[in-house]
Amino acid sequence: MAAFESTVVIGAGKMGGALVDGWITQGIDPATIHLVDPALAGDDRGWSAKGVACSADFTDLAVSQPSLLMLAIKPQMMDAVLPGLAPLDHDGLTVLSIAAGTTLAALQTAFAKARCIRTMPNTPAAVGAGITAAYGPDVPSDVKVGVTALLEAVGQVVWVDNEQAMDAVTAVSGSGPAYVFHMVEALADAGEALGLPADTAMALARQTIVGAGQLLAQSDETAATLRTNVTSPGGTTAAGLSVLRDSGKLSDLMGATTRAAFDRSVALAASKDVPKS
Ligand SMILES: NC(=O)C1=CN([C@@H]2O[C@H](COP(=O)(O)OP(=O)(O)OC[C@H]3O[C@@H](n4cnc5c(N)ncnc54)[C@H](O)[C@@H]3O)[C@@H](O)[C@H]2O)C=CC1
Ligand SMILES: O=C(O)[C@@H]1CCC=N1
Repeated sequence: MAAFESTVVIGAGKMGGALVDGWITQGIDPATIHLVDPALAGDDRGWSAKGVACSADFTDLAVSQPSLLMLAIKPQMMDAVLPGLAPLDHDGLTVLSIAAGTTLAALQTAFAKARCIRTMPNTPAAVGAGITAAYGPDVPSDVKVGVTALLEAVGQVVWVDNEQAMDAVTAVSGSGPAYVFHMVEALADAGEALGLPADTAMALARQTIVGAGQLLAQSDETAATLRTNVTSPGGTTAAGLSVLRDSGKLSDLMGATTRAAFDRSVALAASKDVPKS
């Protein structure tokens, strides 16, 4: 598949690492990827064995003019880290940030010569089932094609045409996997409360979400039709949905949940506060 000649990734944590793993799985040559993360100093987390060059500091890199720079550090670290990366800025560079709440203007200020793109992936990228939204209004179409191909290696890609949409995307699909995982926890707890052993309740809840997700992925039907297919008139599902859906409680909760995440994304862009963990 199409790839950038050399890629430097700043931050080899959960999301940056998942993307790089996905790229390698999809056939991108690991020798073109250089990971920079101070946490790799003592333990390279198996990256060298995969053929990826690792270093604790970008000044140790064998490549001085990468074609792609992916920023995968916490948003709260950007101000401290970006100025130090200035030597990597050059005309042929594409900068791809995956950080929540880091604006395109902030990226473009730090990398004046490069083409900058703000993206929001999600962790299902680790199994090739992610979705990434991207925003980069001034990026030439050939760069857009290359970045799309790279991101499609780990799932679907949508480009958005206004930056506020990135805060909404973050609230829906960036954070969304956590809402679904919490639903597994809540469904398992509910099964336990109804008398099931904990491990049985968790197995049922987990496979129900996995199975429903796979059905959704493989079916041409809408989510509404798939829901209706489960719901026998006067049956158990109708009784359950009368609480979950007909009361509007889940819609209200999902609205409040995504609003809180959206507001946090906006606040991260505006504030320089410290991480909570
Ligand atoms: N975890 C998720 O589901 C998603 C995360 N993101 C974004 O991805 C970014 C990273 O998040 P996670 O991977 O979850 O965090 P993480 O904490 O797992 O990874 C961050 C990595 O950055 C490293 N790091 C710290 N200082 C550094 C420096 N000066 N140079 C290079 N690396 C440095 C840390 O050692 C750590 O390995 C964040 O900006 C987040 O908003 C975006 C979409 C989804
Ligand atoms: O929680 C966060 O801030 C990041 C962005 C979306 C998912 N994880």
